[in-house]
Amino acid sequence: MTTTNPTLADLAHRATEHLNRPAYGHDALITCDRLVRIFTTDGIEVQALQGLDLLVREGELMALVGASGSGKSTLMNILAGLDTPTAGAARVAGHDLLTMTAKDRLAYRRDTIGFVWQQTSRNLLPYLTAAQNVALPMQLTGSHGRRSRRAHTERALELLELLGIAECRDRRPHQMSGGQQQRVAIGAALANSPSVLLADEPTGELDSHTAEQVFAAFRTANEALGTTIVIVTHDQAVAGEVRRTVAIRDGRTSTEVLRRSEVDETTGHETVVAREYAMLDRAGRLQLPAEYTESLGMRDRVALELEPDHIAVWPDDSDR
Ligand SMILES: Nc1ncnc2c1ncn2[C@@H]1O[C@H](COP(=O)(O)OP(=O)(O)OP(=O)(O)O)[C@@H](O)[C@H]1O
Repeated sequence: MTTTNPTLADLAHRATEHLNRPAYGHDALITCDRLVRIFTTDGIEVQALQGLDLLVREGELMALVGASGSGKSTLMNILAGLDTPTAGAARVAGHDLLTMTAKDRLAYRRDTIGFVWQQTSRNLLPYLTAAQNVALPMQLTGSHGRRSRRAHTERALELLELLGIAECRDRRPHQMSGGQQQRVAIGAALANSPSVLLADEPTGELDSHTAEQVFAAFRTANEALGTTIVIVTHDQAVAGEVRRTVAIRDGRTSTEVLRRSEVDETTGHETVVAREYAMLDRAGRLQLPAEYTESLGMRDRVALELEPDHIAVWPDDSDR
């Protein structure tokens, strides 16, 4: 029998249960909680992020996709510490991105985050060799002197080796292909062992074969070094290679595709199974994919029914 009038002890118990519940994103490396970014130009407001929720666990390799203008770059700039949110919360590896001081922000950009941009020319200094480009971030943070310089060069060469471009060590960017330059850029971004590697369209300027090699370098970094990696991409092939792809729509995370391998017990064949999920926010809001709602002509109001193991959503039938 259920009690409709809870005792004082029941209420106290409920209150402590609520307090003991882990906070949203407590075990995530990246937590975005109702993140808002509003740009105002000439008195016109653009809401680039409209309450975006995103959790990324340590060690994940994930892709962010979305139409042009959906807010991907805005989110990446915030995570990179280059821009500050208007409201909401954002934490990366224990750093609060809203309350960081200018000094903390500099240290955060140098030590916690690695960044790879789309334009190959933006990632590397043209007058340095590949090995020097990778060693540079270490020299900017670490101690100087002959011994540490040798250690930096050694680590730079190790990273070039790991990323499959050891032969480029003495070449300057213009002596390398676009794909090799991007792999050197990954090496430079990994130089200071960041907690998170962010990449905004890193294969955007490359043909599909080269893009594949660059993506393989991200995968190697993720598997060999355990670095958490978030890649913004338009490239369906890249999005299909990762276990988790999160789609952003109108400044919010809308759907998520998770892929897992399944091995057929009789044939031993491995197949990748993909399943699409929608994000349910803490207020219970859910964004249905446009192609689903459009195909059933759903708009404004829908009918809901709670079933034992799912919730059914029907087109509005109130005027029948
Ligand atoms: N600095 C800015 N000032 C004003 N508006 C901006 C600024 N940066 C972005 N926006 C606007 O915010 C919205 C989101 O832009 P954002 O660049 O984050 O989208 P995106 O998903 O990265 O697009 P794309 O795939 O084309 O790079 C757009 O409407 C854009 O015009």
